[in-house]
Amino acid sequence: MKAEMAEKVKDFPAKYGRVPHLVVILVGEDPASVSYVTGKAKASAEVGIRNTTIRKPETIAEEELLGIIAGLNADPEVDGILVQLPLPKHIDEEKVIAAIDKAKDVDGFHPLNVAALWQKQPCTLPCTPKGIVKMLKAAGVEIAGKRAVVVGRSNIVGLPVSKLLLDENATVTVTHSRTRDLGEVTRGAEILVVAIGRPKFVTADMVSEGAVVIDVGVNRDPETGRLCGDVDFAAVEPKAAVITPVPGGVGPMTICCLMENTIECFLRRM
Ligand SMILES: Nc1nc2c(c(=O)[nH]1)N[C@@H](CN(C=O)c1ccc(C(=O)N[C@@H](CCC(=O)O)C(=O)O)cc1)CN2
Repeated sequence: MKAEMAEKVKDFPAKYGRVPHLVVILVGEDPASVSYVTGKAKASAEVGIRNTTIRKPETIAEEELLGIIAGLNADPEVDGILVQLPLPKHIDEEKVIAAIDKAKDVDGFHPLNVAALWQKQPCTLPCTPKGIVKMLKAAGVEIAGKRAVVVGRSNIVGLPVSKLLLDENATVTVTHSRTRDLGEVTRGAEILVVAIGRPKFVTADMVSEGAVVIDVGVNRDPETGRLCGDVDFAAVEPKAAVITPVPGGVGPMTICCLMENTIECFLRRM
């Protein structure tokens, strides 16, 4: 994807006078967020997208953050604005996301983009769910008619990926921490998407032979301190038809889709 996008962006200066410009705002020093923002800058460089990362201290006032976003909304040279989540507790995340110009919302988190997704209207799709469906298709997984189970109901992943799978004509069940007999439900999955945020939460007995398993989690294994997903990969991989690893699966795909969304927002503005 990155090579294809780089090829396309190469022609933009001649065609449009400039390349797409993505601005990422990072509040605080959370090591995971710092690493994701660095990944976004690196991918931007690979694709030929201009990247500006604005770093602000944990103590920034909500008003100051809203002021920065207002300035970026008004800047004709900015095509995409992304506020790295989570934000510190004293800042209202929903207010900040809603302050981003919908046309520059490369995350697809703005309420108008969310509404458009649920009404099947043209919109910017959230990066992780978009990447998951792209990966399924690229791997040749037939989605239509399949029983898909999504573990997790977050606004960022669980709910939007459920909607995208429904739009692909899967029969979708959304489960969460209060679902009774979760293993009973996940064993019925032909496609299992896990986004619950708990290391190695899905064990081999919760997965049926031949299932397609998508692991969205990025956690630290409490025993080894190494990165791991929400799925016990070593135990589940022998049963799965295909499975995404952590690291190296959904995370990098999320960043690729962010690059794609930035290019789409740029082209809509040209
Ligand atoms: N504004 C946003 N904030 C957050 C989002 C988002 O989509 N928009 N999603 C997550 C974090 N995230 C993107 O920002 C993200 C998570 C993981 C990865 C990734 O590449 N992970 C690597 C491992 C990286 C590591 O070494 O820690 C992998 O899985 O291979 C990219 C992006 C929450 N916030």
